[in-house]
Amino acid sequence: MTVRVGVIGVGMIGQDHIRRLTGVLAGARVVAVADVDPERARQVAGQAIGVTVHATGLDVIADDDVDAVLVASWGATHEEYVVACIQAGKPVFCEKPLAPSGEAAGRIVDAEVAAGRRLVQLGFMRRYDPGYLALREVVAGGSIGAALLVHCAHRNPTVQPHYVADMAITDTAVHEFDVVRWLLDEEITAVTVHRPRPNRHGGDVQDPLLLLLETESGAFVDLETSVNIRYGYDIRTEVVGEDGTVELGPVAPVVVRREGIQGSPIAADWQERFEKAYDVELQHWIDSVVAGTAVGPSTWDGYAAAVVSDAGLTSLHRGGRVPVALRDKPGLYLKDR
Ligand SMILES: NC(=O)c1ccc[n+]([C@@H]2O[C@H](COP(=O)([O-])OP(=O)(O)OC[C@H]3O[C@@H](n4cnc5c(N)ncnc54)[C@H](O)[C@@H]3O)[C@@H](O)[C@H]2O)c1
Ligand SMILES: O[C@H]1[C@H](O)[C@@H](O)[C@H](O)[C@@H](O)[C@H]1O
Repeated sequence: MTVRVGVIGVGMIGQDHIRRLTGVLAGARVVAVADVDPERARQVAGQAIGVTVHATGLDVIADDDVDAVLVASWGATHEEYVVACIQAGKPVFCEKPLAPSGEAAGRIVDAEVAAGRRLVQLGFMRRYDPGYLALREVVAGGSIGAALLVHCAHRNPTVQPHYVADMAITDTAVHEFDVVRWLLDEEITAVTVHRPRPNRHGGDVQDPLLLLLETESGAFVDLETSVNIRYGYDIRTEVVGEDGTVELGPVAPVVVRREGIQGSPIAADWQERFEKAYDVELQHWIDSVVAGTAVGPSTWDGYAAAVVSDAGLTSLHRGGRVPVALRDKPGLYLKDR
């Protein structure tokens, strides 16, 4: 079976996913697209044969020729599309964040629980990155003892013009909210956000931020978000246990020495840093659509991360330590992790 995919939102990552669905992965074909920028949708569709351009994302979902939907529009628009896919019974891959607030994400949980089956895979691609997978294996294996601390840095060279202040939490730090839950296999219980001296490149975006997360077991996580760091795209995670530590290794396969300097290349952007992870996550999605069972990061994971984002935004704007309160986990998600 070839899965016929409709794509909603054909900006940077939408186009990147179309490229991999079309030329890199097996078992899928892009048959329809839509974007609020119709000219962009036409241009993207024009690069392939047999791709229908729809006026709206909802038209993509309603298209009988579309078996499954990939949502890559801005975060605040995801809820409408993901809920429509669930109600239409169509599998959906939704880019992170599931939604920018816990309330909106909770409505998606409600829709999926009402449908009685998982239809959503969320784009928390770090769970497919070989480095993060190896990190998790060491933590779960117990050789470094119980995790006590996690040190994280999430650095972007620059961000897009539509990136507004709150997105440092809802769009950037949200990756760590998910990856910490997944690495330590426990929920985040409180967030405190500190605002260091601002980067002169930051404009209206308070940058950098320093977040302190607390988890159920009492582990502490410090997270730096820097989204104007200029020098490259740099993602760091180190887990400190009772008997040792484990951290992501260098990404570059080589070290170069010349003109008195030793160094290795740094990824330019998220596409380069996580290319392999995006390939694996999307192949996983296609295979799951064929198998008829959604797998991978779930609506619940998106909801949990969104509730942590809520706490982070409250702390960013009002200051102080903000507890995270999740609702009870529905039975639909109990066997995930
Ligand atoms: N997993 C990752 O590492 C990763 C990387 C990049 C982006 N993302 C996520 O993907 C999403 C898109 O990000 P991007 O960087 O591609 O942004 P982008 O601005 O390059 O592209 C978004 C596209 O969606 C379109 N759009 C906006 N609202 C729409 C709507 N209501 N209906 C249809 N189209 C709409 C825009 O016109 C634009 O073409 C965001 O949620 C972002 O967080 C995830
Ligand atoms: O949408 C992007 C993407 O999720 C990247 O992985 C992240 O590093 C950026 O901060 C974010 O803006």
